[in-house]
Amino acid sequence: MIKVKFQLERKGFRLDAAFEQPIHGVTALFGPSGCGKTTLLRCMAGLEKAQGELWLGDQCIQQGRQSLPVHHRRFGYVFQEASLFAHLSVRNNLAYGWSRLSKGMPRPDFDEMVGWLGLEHLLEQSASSLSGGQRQRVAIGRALLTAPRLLLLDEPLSALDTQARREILPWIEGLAERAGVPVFYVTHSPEEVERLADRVIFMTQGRTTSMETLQQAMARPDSPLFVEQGAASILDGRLDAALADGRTPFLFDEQTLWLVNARRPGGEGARVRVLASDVSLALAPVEGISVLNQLPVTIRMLHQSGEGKVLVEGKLTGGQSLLAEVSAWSADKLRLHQGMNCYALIKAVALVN
Ligand SMILES: Nc1ncnc2c1ncn2[C@@H]1O[C@H](COP(=O)(O)OP(=O)(O)OP(=O)(O)O)[C@@H](O)[C@H]1O
Repeated sequence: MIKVKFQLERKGFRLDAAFEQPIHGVTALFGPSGCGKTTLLRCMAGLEKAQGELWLGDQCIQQGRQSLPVHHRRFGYVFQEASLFAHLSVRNNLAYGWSRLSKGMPRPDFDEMVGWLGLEHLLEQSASSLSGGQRQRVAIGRALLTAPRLLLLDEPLSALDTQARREILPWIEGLAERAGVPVFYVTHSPEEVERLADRVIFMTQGRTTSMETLQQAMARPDSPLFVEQGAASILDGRLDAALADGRTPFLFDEQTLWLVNARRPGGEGARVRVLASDVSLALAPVEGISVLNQLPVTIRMLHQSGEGKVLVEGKLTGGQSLLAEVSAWSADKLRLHQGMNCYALIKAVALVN
């Protein structure tokens, strides 16, 4: 477990953060600009002096007057804009912390990391010649090569254009799993949270307001993740090979969702996103319609979502949540109610990783 409790006062800003959670996978710190995400991350790294405590398992990193100095915490930190040594080659940037690891410390495999980050062909180039996306890959590689116990990523994609983001996202996915390092990932992009995170810590005005699994955060209609793009659900499963007709089966809880144009090889650990506005409900399976996917669902709860709309929170066979947005008129006509079994007609499914 990781236990965090920090208070810090600045003129016009107060940080009051507390959470305790398992220490594995990717945890997103999500909240609007200025709510204190970077400050919290810097407190964890020991770069800001805050009151409070930080425990990693049974090891005390900070409590009372006791505080491990930054370099003894063994946390990797990647900033919004990669701060590489411009005069050094990519190889020397990567090797900087790695070659200084003390004897007896676990030493990540240099060549494996380089291969995994796809940096082989860049090793002898100067860091100043790299694109933004390449720089961030080197910065992440450099941090991971110091065998950190935690990797702190502060909006690593925010300074990149769409193309560079597309290029780097696949490397960030599965980072925690492959490198065996838990990640804290600061972002204000719901898309990045949905794509990368296992857990989300929500922040507003300096306070951590809740800590939820991604599934929990996506299952509640008032989720802060939905403010801009509307309600959506994330389903975890695996992709099978695409069929000749262009459809790709996404398998989850012994059911199949059909995807069209899924440009990714099949495999475990896939995630799809379904917008609530792309889901309709029917009382029985419907024949003769173009919708590819129809899945049985049990209604857990109905929420009035304003403007004559009702957000229906459903449970799929196997327990994963699915949100559907229907008109209040339809909800009334179909007599939708808690515990009712019906069918979700899913118009479009987007593969997020
Ligand atoms: N070095 C500093 N000195 C004084 N105030 C600061 C400093 N850095 C940040 N602040 C203030 O502290 C508050 C929290 O800032 P912080 O950068 O942690 O927020 P954030 O959620 O990471 O924002 P963003 O998403 O825009 O990066 C803000 O009011 C900010 O103006």
